[in-house]
Amino acid sequence: MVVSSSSISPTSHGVFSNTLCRPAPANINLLRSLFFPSSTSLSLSSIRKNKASQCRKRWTCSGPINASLKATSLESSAETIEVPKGDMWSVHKFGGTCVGSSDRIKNVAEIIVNDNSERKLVVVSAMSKVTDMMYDLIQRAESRDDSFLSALDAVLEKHTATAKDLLEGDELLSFLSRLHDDINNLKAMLRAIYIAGHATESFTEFVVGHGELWSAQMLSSVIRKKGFDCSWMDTRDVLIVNPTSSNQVDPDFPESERRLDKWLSNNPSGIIIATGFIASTPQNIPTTLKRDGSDFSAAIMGALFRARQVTIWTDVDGVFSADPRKVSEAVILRTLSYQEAWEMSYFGANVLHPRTIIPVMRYDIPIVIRNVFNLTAPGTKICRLSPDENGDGEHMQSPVKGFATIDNLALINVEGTGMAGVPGTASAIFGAVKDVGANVIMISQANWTCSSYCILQASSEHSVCFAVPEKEVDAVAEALRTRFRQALSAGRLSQVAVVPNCSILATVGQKMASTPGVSATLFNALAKANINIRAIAQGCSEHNITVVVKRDDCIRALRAVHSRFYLSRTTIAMGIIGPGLIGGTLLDQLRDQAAVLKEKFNIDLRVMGITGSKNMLLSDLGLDLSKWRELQSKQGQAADLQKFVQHVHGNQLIPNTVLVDCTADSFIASHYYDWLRKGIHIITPNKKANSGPLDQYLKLRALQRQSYTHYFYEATVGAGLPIISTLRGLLETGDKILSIEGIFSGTLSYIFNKFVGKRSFSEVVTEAKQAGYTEPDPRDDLSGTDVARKVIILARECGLNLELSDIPPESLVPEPLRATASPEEFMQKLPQFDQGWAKKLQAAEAAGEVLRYVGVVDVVNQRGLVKLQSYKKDHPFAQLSGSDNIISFTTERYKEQPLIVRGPGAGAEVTAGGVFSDILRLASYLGAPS
Ligand SMILES: NC(=O)C1=CN([C@@H]2O[C@H](COP(=O)(O)OP(=O)(O)OC[C@H]3O[C@@H](n4cnc5c(N)ncnc54)[C@H](O)[C@@H]3O)[C@@H](O)[C@H]2O)C=CC1
Ligand SMILES: N[C@@H](CC=O)C(=O)O
Ligand code: NA
Repeated sequence: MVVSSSSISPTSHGVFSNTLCRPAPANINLLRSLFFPSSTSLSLSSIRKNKASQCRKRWTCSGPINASLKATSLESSAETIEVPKGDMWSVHKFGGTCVGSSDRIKNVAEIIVNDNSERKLVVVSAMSKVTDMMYDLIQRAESRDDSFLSALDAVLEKHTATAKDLLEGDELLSFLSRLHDDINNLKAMLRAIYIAGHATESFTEFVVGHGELWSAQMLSSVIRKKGFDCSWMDTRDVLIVNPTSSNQVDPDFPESERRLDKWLSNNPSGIIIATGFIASTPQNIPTTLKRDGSDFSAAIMGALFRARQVTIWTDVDGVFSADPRKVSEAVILRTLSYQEAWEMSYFGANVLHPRTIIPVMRYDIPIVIRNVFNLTAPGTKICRLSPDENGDGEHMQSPVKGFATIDNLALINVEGTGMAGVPGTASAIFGAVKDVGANVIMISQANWTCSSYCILQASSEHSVCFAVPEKEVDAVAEALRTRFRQALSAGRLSQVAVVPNCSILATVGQKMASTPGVSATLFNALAKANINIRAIAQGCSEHNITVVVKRDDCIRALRAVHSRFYLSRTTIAMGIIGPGLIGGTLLDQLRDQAAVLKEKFNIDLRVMGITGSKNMLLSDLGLDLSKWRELQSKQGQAADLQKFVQHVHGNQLIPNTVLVDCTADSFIASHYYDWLRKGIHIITPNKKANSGPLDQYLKLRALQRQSYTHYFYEATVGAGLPIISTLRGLLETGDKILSIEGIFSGTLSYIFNKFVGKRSFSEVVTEAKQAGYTEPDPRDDLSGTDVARKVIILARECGLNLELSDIPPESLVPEPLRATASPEEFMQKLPQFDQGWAKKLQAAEAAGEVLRYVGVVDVVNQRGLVKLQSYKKDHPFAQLSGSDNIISFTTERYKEQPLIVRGPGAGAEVTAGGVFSDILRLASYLGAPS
């Protein structure tokens, strides 16, 4: 090196610093010598990548962070240094977007002068895009592209224009003069790079740090212009760091402190604007702080100054409980412990780089993340919290603070009985991984087969399962197969298996450590969203639980767990099939109740589609139910059931899907099995599935019982009356059902309640149809088939394996009309048979009786029956009115006096209400508050 450390004063950088202070002719020999430094060379792209990561928004997933960081001991750099400063200092850091234009720089100046701390240290990044422009200059010069000259002019132009907007008089002249000097020197340096076709690491680091030098000078001038005492600090004069790898440095606190003391004694201003990102090596060679450099600068400065607080200004309101692009209900967290922020960052939430937290943690200095564009938002405070503390006023008191995800991972599973008790297996595995330079994001070890599932298990070692970035998996698998070739061929290891397309979902919260049941709740939420967990790990600190899921499931998983911990609403994507009388009424009820459900119960029901038999209406975010009829007629498209289901279930952002079948169609019911298998919940008033072929019914129920997917059908019997739920309650609590008997048809109940005196039969049937009590085809009611179906449904609930054909119904449909083409034609011809009905009625009335159509589930004799029967006028079945159903359960507990449920058993409002309450039951099963 031509520039030796002895030739540089502690407060200058030799040729580098001189270029900033006074014009210096380019010294090509000197520059050329910099191309061959003794330090490790760093590729331009990796440097740019590291720096570029700063520019991303705070919740942009930064991808896997080198796992070695996780292992970095907090104590590693904890040397004792004196505390000459104190909490009169407040440190601020403004990123590139915050100083991206002259207006934004003015805004920053305003924020600084309004901070009433005694003294302020402000760390600034380069204006947005400038660091990229600087890297680009080097790249052009290295590839011998002389357009670096015009690109450098653009850099000059950008800063000249900004300075002219901000400054005037001597401040402007002085800034422009330095800027021109820098540009001239950069020109010479770039020319040298152009000649050599290569830039050394230190050269690159020097060039790219200019953006910070210019933004710091401009901001300090603006503050001086406002009448405040302000100086700017070239942090390369103060901050000394030792490179530890190509993308990491360790601050040398004692040396930095010494240099800072000296600097402060020469610069006593109350406001100091310091350059972020840049620093020097102990040999005074310019360098940078690499990844998240400016945040790290601010944290180190906070520690050096023993500041009372470090505020990181950015363009979001704080740290979210989950990536808001994936979970729209994500909330800003008021507080995070250092550990929580660390865990969130490690698992992909771009909160702060874990290293950034180390310096401030040593002195318990809080970091506050705030939005420069929204000063009313209080931001997120990252500070020390006691183990069972959640942070002041933390919403919902949830033990979980937030969730983070890492995508594009693969699991590797090394498995075999020969691993057990063999010392060094893990070290051999991870040695092989290290040799290919891969990052291990998560490790899980299990004592049973891990091809679909791994769980941390320390005592026995039959398999080791770990996650690596997808792009590294082939190399890792190859290395392991080579390393364990002998063990694999001898059968001591059974396999090195790769599970591609995975994501990690990490749940973070320090209070999880002292709260039982968190993992149970978490896994339950995932199970209910039908998400398969492929591996699990929980750190000993219990501050995070990490699960590996299929990449395609990751957003749904994130949303399911986020809503389960009450951080957001239980959101359900709904598809309504058959918007006829019941479906339409349900949609209107949903419309009227949506706001209350959202506000009071945190339930967000989104109708993503409605399909009839001819036409369907789809929505990406949820239909506006105030005009669904109008939308369906104007914007509907040709119905296509497969497309419809795909659309409703395909929304990655909503964890749970329910299809509500409001048809009477057995074709629709024949799809339930497949839908349940896909994890789609089903709710229906349609009786066809549960009263259809027995084998299909049994298959459906078996599937439903073994999955966490729900199938609710309360409205199939007694409409909104609680019949199925009452029966379930009796059975599940161990009661034995002897018989269930009653009037199950709203239509037939209405007909026989109203068919009195001089009224004609057909007239009363027409009324029942108009009132919405009948099936789409009223012959299903009059034939007794509808009652038989209900008897079958209840019989099967009681465990009787009956087919519909086992219950021959007594049909009230006149023989000649049974084969009539359409329901309309049937209704038209029905009056021809009124006379016959009049005779039956007269006979019953003459005997002081009434006619009732009843159904019976005879559990003791394992049979069901339906029949038209006469009852004395004082019988309870004779006391009904309107569409009333009455169902009596005779059980071992209710033997003397049966349990009776009575009320309207048909009609649009009560039936849709029954379906609606099934939907809410589903929401509560999925985690909505009850
Ligand atoms: N009306 C009532 O009081 C009660 C009705 N139910 C049941 O509710 C269901 C609906 O009854 P309603 O609304 O009265 O009948 P509806 O005839 O008014 O409505 C059924 C709707 O489904 C549509 N549809 C038929 N096949 C379809 C297919 N393959 N794909 C998409 N849409 C299709 C029809 O076009 C119609 O819009 C039936 O299963 C019925 O048994 C249950 C309890 C009470
Ligand atoms: N048509 C049915 C409707 C309810 O299932 C009835 O009349 O009961
Ligand atoms: Na019911």
